Amino acid sequence: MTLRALHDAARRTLDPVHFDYLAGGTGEERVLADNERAFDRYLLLPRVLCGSETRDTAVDLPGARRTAPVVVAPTAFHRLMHPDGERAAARAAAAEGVVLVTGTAATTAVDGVVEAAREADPDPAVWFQLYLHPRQEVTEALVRRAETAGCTALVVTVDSPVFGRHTRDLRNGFTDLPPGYAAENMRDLPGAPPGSLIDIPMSPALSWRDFGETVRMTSLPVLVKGVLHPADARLAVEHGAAGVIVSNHGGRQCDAVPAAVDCLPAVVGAVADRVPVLLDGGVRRGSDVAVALALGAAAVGVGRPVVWGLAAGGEAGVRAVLGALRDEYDHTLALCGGRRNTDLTKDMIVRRGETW
Ligand SMILES: Cc1cc2nc3c(=O)[nH]c(=O)nc-3n(C[C@H](O)[C@H](O)[C@H](O)COP(=O)(O)O)c2cc1C
Ligand SMILES: O=C(O)C(=O)c1ccccc1
Repeated sequence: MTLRALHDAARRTLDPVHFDYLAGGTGEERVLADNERAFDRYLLLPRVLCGSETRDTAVDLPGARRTAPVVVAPTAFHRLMHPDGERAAARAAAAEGVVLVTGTAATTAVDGVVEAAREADPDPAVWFQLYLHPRQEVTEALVRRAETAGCTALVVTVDSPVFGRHTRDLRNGFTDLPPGYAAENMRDLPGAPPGSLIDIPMSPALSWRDFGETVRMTSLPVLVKGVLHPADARLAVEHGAAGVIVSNHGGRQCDAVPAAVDCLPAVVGAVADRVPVLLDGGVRRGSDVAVALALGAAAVGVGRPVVWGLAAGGEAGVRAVLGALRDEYDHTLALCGGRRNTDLTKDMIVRRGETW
């Protein structure tokens, strides 16, 4: 099954309101469209007669040595998309040997997600995406929950000082989880009413000091997700980040920012000599993975396509998405004369229409 076919199957399967939640962006959805389109402007310049019969696509990431430079980006509310929800995605990612990032807004608690991943791989890599809570004791309770569950890294999302205004959700009146579903990680936290979207408060008053305090409250590596400005990438490293994820939240926060891949080179230039730089937003083909790696990313995150697979076919559907991306990436690496990820280098990138 191609990713396009899985997308179409997800659209046929899902309640249209839930499909809109998954597919949509903010504003006029300019950034949403640009994230994908931007990849068309980067072309690969293959090297020849330097490959090998087999390729090694393994990658070392914080708290994880994995088989492919692909990470399942955190996406909320999986049980709305398929009855097996986060557990199916976790089993699939573990079986494919890639990192899964489960989030604060998951509809399955983090211990259940790690338990499901262990069904496929006794030593999986599950990272926990954290929205810093304005009350530090709530943040700390979430961190302990992730540690106890067995997560191997934390991912602090910093591009959401306020909720994104998702245009389709506002039109559809989809502003919270329906009855019967909850943000399960928010249950039984100090002074917190459980489970609804408003229990995941965001705050524009959070600062790098709050981030630094989060780094100090755990021995897990902590990545920062949602950096576009190279100065913020430097601040992240200065405050103890173990990695930086270049992301505009899949076009769901500010509708006037650059495509994620266009922000990658400057962030790589600022910090990639110190910490791994990851990218998410618009990755839809194996060649997109190759372009991001050639531009200096250690790995890429994939958001919506994983959920297309989940909605279309549960665990098998997610495996189909991850397997297709891995296979296409390996094929592209071979076509570019590469043996391993680091053989993709910046001199192998040209911009469409530009010569040198
Ligand atoms: C339905 C949906 C829910 C998301 N939920 C979260 C979330 O809870 N936390 C977070 O940090 N990012 C969240 N994201 C952003 C993704 O982690 C990622 O940045 C984005 O989807 C990447 O773009 P892509 O969908 O083009 O691959 C969400 C994205 C989508 C589409
Ligand atoms: O939908 C999103 O993009 C998202 O990040 C989110 C945040 C909090 C609750 C639910 C989803």
